[in-house]
Amino acid sequence: MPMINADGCLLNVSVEGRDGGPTLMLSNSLGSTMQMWEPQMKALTQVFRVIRYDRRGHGKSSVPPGPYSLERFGRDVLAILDDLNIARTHWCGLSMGGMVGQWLGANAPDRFGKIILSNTTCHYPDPTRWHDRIKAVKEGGIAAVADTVIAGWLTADFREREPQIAANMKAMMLTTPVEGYIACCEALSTLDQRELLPKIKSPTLVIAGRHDMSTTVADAEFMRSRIPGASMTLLDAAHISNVEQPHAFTDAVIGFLTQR
Ligand SMILES: O=C(O)CC1=CCC(=O)O1
Repeated sequence: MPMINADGCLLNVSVEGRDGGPTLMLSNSLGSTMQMWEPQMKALTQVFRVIRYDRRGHGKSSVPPGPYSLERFGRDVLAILDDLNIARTHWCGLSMGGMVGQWLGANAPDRFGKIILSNTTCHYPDPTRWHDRIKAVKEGGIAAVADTVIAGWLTADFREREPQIAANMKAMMLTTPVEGYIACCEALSTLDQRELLPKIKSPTLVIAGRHDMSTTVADAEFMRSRIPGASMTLLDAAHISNVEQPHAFTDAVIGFLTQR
């Protein structure tokens, strides 16, 4: 796996899949790594050359001092594409990955074919939840918030049905460096990309989880209504819908990206 330098930050990047196929870049959520895309990888790599990476402050990427910003996250992605000599790619980002996708769609339109924004929002009107989370993590580490966050990631039904998957997701979250997690929460506390949405000209699919309390169906509907020509798919899932509904999620992604 290459480590790619983005303005001094080493980003852990993986490239797999069909040589010569269309390129698809996947972008993870807060507190996860590129591993979150495992349920999709077998199917996606048969169609696409798939690029995954760990966002700065996460996984095996380095953890420069924060706070970070959506622009910084977007420029990290452009550094990866430049390093790999990739002129244009499709994009699928979940939660923070979808926020980065909004920034890229508006600020680097020539680099993106189709864009998928899953379980995400463009704006947090009240930063309190992020201030509270930062305080809790500073005092008690990621473990202090892990169970609450997991309850938002996956429905209670799913956690009961698939306890091992829920445990794996929690274990992944607990590996997140505290400084990286906090620096990302700081970026989220000021998130307001409402004015970027009409600037996104790529064909865009918004995916929402019917039971997602973190980034709601109303948040998704707002984005769909502001992005020219965007469509929306609703899944029977909470926040991490690609894990809770792996087949429906994968079908939605491949269906949208391969339709003419
Ligand atoms: O961590 C959460 O509670 C949900 C979330 C918001 C942005 C993100 O990436 O995950």
